Amino acid sequence: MDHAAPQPLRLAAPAPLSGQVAVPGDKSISHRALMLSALAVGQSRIEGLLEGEDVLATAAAMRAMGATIERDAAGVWIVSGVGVGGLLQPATALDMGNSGTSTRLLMGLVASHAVTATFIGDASLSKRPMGRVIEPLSRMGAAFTASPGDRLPLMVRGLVPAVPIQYRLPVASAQVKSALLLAGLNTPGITEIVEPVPTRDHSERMLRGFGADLTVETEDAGARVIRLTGEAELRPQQVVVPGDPSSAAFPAVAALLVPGSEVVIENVGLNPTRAGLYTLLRAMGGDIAFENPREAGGEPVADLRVRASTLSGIEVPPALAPSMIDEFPILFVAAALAQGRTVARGLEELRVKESDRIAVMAEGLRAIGARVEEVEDGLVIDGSGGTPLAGGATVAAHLDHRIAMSFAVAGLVSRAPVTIDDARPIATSFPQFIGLMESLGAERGLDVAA
Ligand SMILES: O=C(O)C1=C[C@@H](OP(=O)(O)O)[C@@H](O)[C@H](O)C1
Ligand SMILES: C=C(OP(=O)(O)O)C(=O)O
Repeated sequence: MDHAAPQPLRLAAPAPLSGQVAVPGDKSISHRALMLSALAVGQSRIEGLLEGEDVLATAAAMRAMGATIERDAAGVWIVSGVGVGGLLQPATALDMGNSGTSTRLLMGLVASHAVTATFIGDASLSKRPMGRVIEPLSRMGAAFTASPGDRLPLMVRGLVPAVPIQYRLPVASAQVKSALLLAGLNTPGITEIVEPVPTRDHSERMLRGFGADLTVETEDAGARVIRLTGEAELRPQQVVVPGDPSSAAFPAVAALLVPGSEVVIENVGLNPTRAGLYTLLRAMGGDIAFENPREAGGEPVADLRVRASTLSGIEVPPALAPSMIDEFPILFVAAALAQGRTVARGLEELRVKESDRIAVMAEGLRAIGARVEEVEDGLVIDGSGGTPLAGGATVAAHLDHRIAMSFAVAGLVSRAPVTIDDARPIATSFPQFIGLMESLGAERGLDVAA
């Protein structure tokens, strides 16, 4: 993070939100675009890359392992790759900052290269479990020395040639799936991954786009079987990154909640493995129109027109959870203002994100006057029926960008201000968040340093 001191934040909505905005590039797709470009033979161009701290950590790591990565203009990056198998030994530890995606995917890449790399990260990342990738990557032949609990700092020694495996994912995790696919790229033979519950499929789409031999078969029970032929040669590409639906979720929910608002968010990625929140908000009564549906960079996109709506509580269908896994914090804010009860369960994974998002959201929402019951695997929320929350509290973000942005939105619909103790983590995924909200009519609390 750029600033040494915490940066408190308060937002208020003195009037309805209105205007047309664009959110930055998709974080998941940006990480993958940099990694695959760095492994292609020749020069790739990426347009719309997210220039957030998490993605910059991936860029720095790929540079440290030999790729040439340069910024040409805002969001436009040029990458000269080293070829699959061509990663070099990094001179120093790879600092992953706050980014779980960078860490787990790069552990996969290193696992099948002649590279030994040490991964370090911030206090949040250093608490997150890495055993889920260490276990299958060890089966492929990589060697690990990790901190207690399979956490960072950790060291990976790759094996060449690595051993192809068949692996059934024990947790619904696109990061684990992607780590194994990336390891499989430089592994002879076929790496096979069975995914009982489908998760975001950006890796599969982009690997194909870069010329890898990858097939996906859907079994009767809905499980996906992904097979990647290794020792692949990737061809450089022109990648166009769509706007991030996970970032768009914050202004979208803000527009639903602040009475009288109408907002257009342009160019939002709506890959079905990512768009669960929008399906759910519409089922709750949210007025969200998908305008100008089209394709960008092999992904479906549309402009979202969002109008303030009366929302009803809902039981979140478990099948939707993987397609909105990062959107639960902001959904909980929407639920706190809805009419009736929202039940969101089966969400154990939320406890191992940048913070324990179940506990932290329960505590923060209660502190600002919402009625919330925390259960082991989720939250039960009794909404206010549109009545503003009390507010008047300081909420700890726990180094979690999505917690910080969720409570900033909650502050727009609270009677007394909601203060976020530290907004710096927002820069990991959505550096323009505050400016974008201001352009829609939100105002920063006057007594909080800019
Ligand atoms: O693959 C990815 O880009 C991501 C996968 C998800 O994590 P898990 O794989 O841990 O569910 C998600 O929460 C994260 O923000 C990004
Ligand atoms: C969980 C997230 O990211 P990561 O796992 O990459 O830290 C997120 O962005 O909400």
